[in-house]
Amino acid sequence: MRMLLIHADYLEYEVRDKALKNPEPISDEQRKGRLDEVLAVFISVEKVDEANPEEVVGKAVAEIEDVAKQVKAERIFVYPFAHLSSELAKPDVALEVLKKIEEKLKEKGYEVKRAPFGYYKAFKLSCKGHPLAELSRTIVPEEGVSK
Ligand SMILES: C[C@@H](O)[C@H](N)C(=O)N[C@H]1[C@@H](O)[C@H](n2cnc3c(N)ncnc32)O[C@@H]1CO
Repeated sequence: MRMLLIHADYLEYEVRDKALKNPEPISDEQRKGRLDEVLAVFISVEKVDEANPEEVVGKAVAEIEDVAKQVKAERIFVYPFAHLSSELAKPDVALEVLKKIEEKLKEKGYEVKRAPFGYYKAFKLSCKGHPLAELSRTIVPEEGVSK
């Protein structure tokens, strides 16, 4: 999994066309979204993650929470982003991983939005520009460790 983490004044998106034949079904209210004072996390779920999705979810949540605490962000935007890797996981695995990350961050008390999966989206992002405002993380399951 590859993550780009941007501490931002705001992130807003608007759904445009389908980018997959079967994108995630969404309500009208999910066609647009915005969070202010947010840690935006752009995530590419990778093929290697298919070996142990639960493990990479746990590691991703830990990394995201670590950065959120450092930048004092209480809101997190989970944003599916297929452009951080050339070895993407299958869409059904990727969507489940992203939903689990959203769920676990909410359980930890963060205000969380997740941008819709499987669409082209217009977005606006206002990066704060401080030294920790732009970070990236790479997460992989342990080699051959089967639970
Ligand atoms: C396109 C661009 O504007 C938009 N931002 C976009 O990337 N759309 C992606 C993700 O929402 C999702 N998607 C599919 N596979 C994956 C994956 N392995 N990891 C993350 N997202 C995925 O499916 C879309 C097409 O790849």
